[in-house]
Amino acid sequence: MLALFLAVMVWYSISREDRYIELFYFPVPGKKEPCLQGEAEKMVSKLFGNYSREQPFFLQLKDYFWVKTPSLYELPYGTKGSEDLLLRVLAITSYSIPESIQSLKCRRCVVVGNGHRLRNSSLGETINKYDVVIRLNSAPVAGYEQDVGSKTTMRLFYPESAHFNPKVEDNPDTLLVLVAFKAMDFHWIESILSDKKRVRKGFWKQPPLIWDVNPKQIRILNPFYMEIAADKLLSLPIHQPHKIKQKPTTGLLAITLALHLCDLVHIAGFGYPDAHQKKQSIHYYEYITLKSMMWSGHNVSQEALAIKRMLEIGAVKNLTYF
Ligand SMILES: CC(=O)N[C@H]1[C@H]([C@H](O)[C@H](O)CO)O[C@](OP(=O)(O)OC[C@H]2O[C@@H](n3ccc(N)nc3=O)[C@H](O)[C@@H]2O)(C(=O)O)C[C@@H]1O
Ligand SMILES: CO[C@@H]1[C@H](O)[C@@H](O)[C@H](O[C@H]2[C@H](O)[C@@H](NC(C)=O)[C@H](OCc3ccccc3)O[C@@H]2CO)O[C@@H]1CO
Repeated sequence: MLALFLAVMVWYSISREDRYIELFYFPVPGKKEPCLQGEAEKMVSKLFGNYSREQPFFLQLKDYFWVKTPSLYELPYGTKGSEDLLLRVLAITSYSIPESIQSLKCRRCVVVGNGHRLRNSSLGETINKYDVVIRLNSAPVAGYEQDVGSKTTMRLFYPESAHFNPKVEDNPDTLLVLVAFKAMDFHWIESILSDKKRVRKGFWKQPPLIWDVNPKQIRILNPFYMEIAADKLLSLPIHQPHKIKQKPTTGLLAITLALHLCDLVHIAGFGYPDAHQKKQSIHYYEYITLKSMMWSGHNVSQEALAIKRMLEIGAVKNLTYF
């Protein structure tokens, strides 16, 4: 009996260990990751199916000048109904991908989630070594460099999540990528960049009214990536009559974008506490619990399954545990 019990224990720990290795990745310190061109793209068809890859990452003025193919959906999954506003925004922002990224033969990217798992991770140096570091919302780097690094190639945000002091948390060449959820989000960026009268109503949280950024840094994310994250990764209905509309988290959206932009995609700082861990902080930089997400319209269990699937098929690798 004892022998049988021991055999089962050994088998169990080996099978757990396999799973653990699959879901957790240790980069070799000081070494750049081996990068295989086109690797992520192969995974993209596995995860998202087949569709035209002609989609730009950022919205461009030329596509709204003579609206050739009008968008099928309204924000956040398309731009239907927001074209005139967008035209004004795109006239004062840019859409290009910096030459430093464009020219890379193989793009190694890391998406840094805001999760508490980054605290005391000492991953800062590792994160800084990637060609493209994608950060989210108002996640700070100042004072957290040891754990999260200091390089920020791109930061995805919406007005309510914009850092009030972007110059402190970003690099001078960081791309500030606006993810629009509603027409007011375009109004906000227009009023900031053109110094027009600020509108305070229509936001669920007060966004900055003065925002010290260079318009050249601003990009508008193509809502196509939100649509495929919602549809293909979470099977969410695009048209939702409910009061609280379900939508992907900014982190899942960023992973979706990275899988299209990069050849290698690693993630860090993803994963929420279990529902019973009511007092566990969710962020690495502030004490805030799962309760704060009650009205967020995110299904974190469904997202965890989507991320696990990506880890299992090797589409992404995880620098923190999951
Ligand atoms: C109260 C509230 O609305 N919180 C939302 C906040 C909030 O709006 C901003 O932080 C404001 O700066 O934003 C969100 O996300 P948040 O800013 O918390 O985190 C960014 C992304 O990191 C991943 N994450 C975060 C914490 C954690 N424990 N595990 C994780 O995997 C998620 O993928 C997440 O998207 C958001 O935009 O998605 C989702 C959160 O629900
Ligand atoms: C990626 O989504 C962002 C963030 O993670 C979400 O938490 C946030 O959700 C807010 C939601 O967008 C707001 N809805 C509208 C229509 O503005 C909602 O507003 C209050 C509310 C509450 C309950 C029922 C209806 C409306 O507030 C949510 C935050 O509590 O959206 C972010 C993108 O804007």
